[in-house]
Amino acid sequence: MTHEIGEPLLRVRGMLKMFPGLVALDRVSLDVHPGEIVSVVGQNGSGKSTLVKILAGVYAADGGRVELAEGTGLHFIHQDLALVPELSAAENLALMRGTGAGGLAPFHDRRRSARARELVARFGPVFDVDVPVRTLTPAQRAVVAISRALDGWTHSANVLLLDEPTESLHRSEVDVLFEAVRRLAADGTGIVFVSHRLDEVLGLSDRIVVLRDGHKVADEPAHEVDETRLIGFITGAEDGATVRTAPVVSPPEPREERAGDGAPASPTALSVRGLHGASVEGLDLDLRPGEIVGVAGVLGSGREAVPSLLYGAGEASADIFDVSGQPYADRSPAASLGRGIAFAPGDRAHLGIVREFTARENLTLPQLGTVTGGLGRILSRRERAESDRLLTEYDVRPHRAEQRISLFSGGNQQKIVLARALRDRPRVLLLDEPTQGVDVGAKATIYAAIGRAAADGTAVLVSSSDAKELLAICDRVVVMRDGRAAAVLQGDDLTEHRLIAEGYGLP
Ligand SMILES: Nc1ncnc2c1ncn2[C@@H]1O[C@H](COP(=O)(O)OP(=O)(O)OP(=O)(O)O)[C@@H](O)[C@H]1O
Repeated sequence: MTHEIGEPLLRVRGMLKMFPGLVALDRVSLDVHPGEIVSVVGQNGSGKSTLVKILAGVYAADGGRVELAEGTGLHFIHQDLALVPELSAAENLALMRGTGAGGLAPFHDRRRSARARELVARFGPVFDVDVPVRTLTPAQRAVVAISRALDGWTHSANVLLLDEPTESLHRSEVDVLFEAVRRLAADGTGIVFVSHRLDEVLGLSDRIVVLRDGHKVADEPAHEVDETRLIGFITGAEDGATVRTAPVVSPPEPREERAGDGAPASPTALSVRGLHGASVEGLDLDLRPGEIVGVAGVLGSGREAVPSLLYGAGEASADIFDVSGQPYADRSPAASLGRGIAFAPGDRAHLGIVREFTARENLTLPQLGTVTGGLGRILSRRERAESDRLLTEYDVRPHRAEQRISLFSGGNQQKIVLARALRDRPRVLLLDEPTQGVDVGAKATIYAAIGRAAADGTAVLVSSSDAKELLAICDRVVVMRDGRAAAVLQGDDLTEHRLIAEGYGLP
């Protein structure tokens, strides 16, 4: 369905944005009509976030203009949803209206709660708006974020921009979010949806805009685009341009089945009993060398806390915690590194990188603590060659080892964090959302690198909200619910349906 009726609500013309030595957006134009859902896709670093940031007023453009039809409001939902987890939906909504400050103390303000219920009701069944949003399902949180983005505005017309909002949502939660988005579109709101998830893009959009290296290379009705053609636009294969993706490596072959669960075929690389900490409430887990074990579960199930707790990065207790058969009591990130345990966090902005350091320094980071003397000692030719090799292997763009990491796009930062964790072939590799926000080419590279690490004997743990990812690379998957392992799936039981059903506790 296309809604190109009347004038566009949002008209972007000749948008130009330059960073030192780089044109992030090269005269990009874009229209969004009332009721139209326009997706913007492109590889890591293609300019999507730069476009959103200019529209949000975070960056000033170097050229071009943005026009909004009279009376149109522009609203944003960013990837992290920007909710305060300890506050309720009602309080989060009040904060945005500016009525929250000073008024937060009375937790149950009736009018505030009634208003919040009214707002969320526009998007489906009403839920408890007075409990902390961290206890809501991710889909309910997304509804709070949408309600907040649109609340308090008196515009006669609206455009809503969603910047990778589904990254940590399960399939069924994505459906709830999309239902809300479709309702808004049906009421005449223009939607801009930025995402790496091509199946979602193809399922949701009326029109698809593709950016490549800062250029708009396609702007097509969605019904004229299939996945192959879309990947062609994204990578450059469609119009004969040089394909500059990472060498596309197929995901590892389906992994051969191991000995039945509970029968330790080989000594464990890591063994834990009764792990407690954060949202984990008593987890037993064995990781054997060469094995890739997935951890699934909805947000809040404990899934997201498992890798960091095993790494010693949070307060945790355990009845037994052994690494290669040896008790490991005084756990800390530094001690874990010393024992050959590596960790690539999902929240790279806070945990994975040192923002002030260059890409090269971040790639060599784990070793920094052990080197005495100044940075000069580390700047050996070998280190430079090594970081160059990793930037090429993981297709980090731009290929600038000496650029501050914070100036790379999100997906490219993620590639650097992964490259670092995988570089030293650790004994145990703990990964949280390893391909979140990463483009199609790099995903294949990362899966191949994980497969190689396992083939070399590394025990790998992958916590992920992406069921397809777990199915593609894992030998078995632990499904978390309420802080515990609700099920362990392997062999024929390891299906997308079972993963989701166990995650929700459905029959
Ligand atoms: N503040 C900055 N200074 C210098 N370069 C920047 C800055 N912000 C972004 N860039 C560069 O501009 C280009 C576009 O980045 P942008 O974040 O828009 O990409 P993206 O398409 O959103 O990527 P991703 O999918 O990884 O989020 C990248 O090469 C990035 O390194």
